[in-house]
Amino acid sequence: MRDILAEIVEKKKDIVREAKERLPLAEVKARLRPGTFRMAERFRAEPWSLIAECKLQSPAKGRLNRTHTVDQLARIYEANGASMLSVHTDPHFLGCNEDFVRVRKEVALPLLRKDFVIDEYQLYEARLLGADAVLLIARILTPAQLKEYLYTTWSLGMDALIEVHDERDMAAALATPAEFIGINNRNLVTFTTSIENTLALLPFADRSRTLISESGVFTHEDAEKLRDAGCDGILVGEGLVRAEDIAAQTRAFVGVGKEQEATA
Ligand SMILES: O=P(O)(O)OC[C@@H](O)[C@@H](O)c1c[nH]c2ccccc12
Repeated sequence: MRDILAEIVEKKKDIVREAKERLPLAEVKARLRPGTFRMAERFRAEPWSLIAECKLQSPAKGRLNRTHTVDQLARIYEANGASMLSVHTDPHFLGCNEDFVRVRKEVALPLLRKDFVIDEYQLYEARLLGADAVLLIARILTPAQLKEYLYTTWSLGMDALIEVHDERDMAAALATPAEFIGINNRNLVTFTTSIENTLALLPFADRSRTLISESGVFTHEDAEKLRDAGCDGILVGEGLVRAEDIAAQTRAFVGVGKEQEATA
């Protein structure tokens, strides 16, 4: 069976090697200014958060959106209440560093650099691009790396969303002091999604962390179900970029938090 994650990680090794040749770590460090933990600031201020993803393509489904550029998507998400944006910089998702910088210039929201981190260099690079947060995928890092990369991320004034897929990943995430844990509903080998994965893993989570359900959220009902189960937010890509009315769909996902405030 085609293992998409393994393919991406293999290619990533080359990408990181080339990036280091172009701009050595010492040079990146000399140029960057630390962030100010803007993800944490925003998320602590609201009971429910939508991370809206700028994603034009996926390796499993191909092109998802042909009508918008990433910066157009970013502006729509921002204008309709998203808490934060996730911007892909990996070529398998048609992402690139230039797009990230373009979005950075367009919007004021905190930005998550969505990439496959396998080397600490990428953390410094993320900050240089203007990222407020990075994704750390537990499955592709050792527990020791996960901890180390989390501390490096914090030392740069950025937050980390630690992505878990199963009980083992969850245990590795909980062994760190991570504030943000993302439960991915996507099977990382086949890339199929089911929000049941979040529901199955929530009992193993620590509710004092901020828990985000990632991937495969398509409807308002999906979002409500996740909220009612105890999630603090969702990360949505395809459910937004393929929506008939992206602005309305953004508002619908944001609104799930408002209903909660109203009944609280
Ligand atoms: O487009 P979706 O199903 O809403 O998913 C968004 C986001 O969770 C997804 O892009 C993602 C998060 N972590 C990943 C790891 C691998 C591939 C994809 C992902």
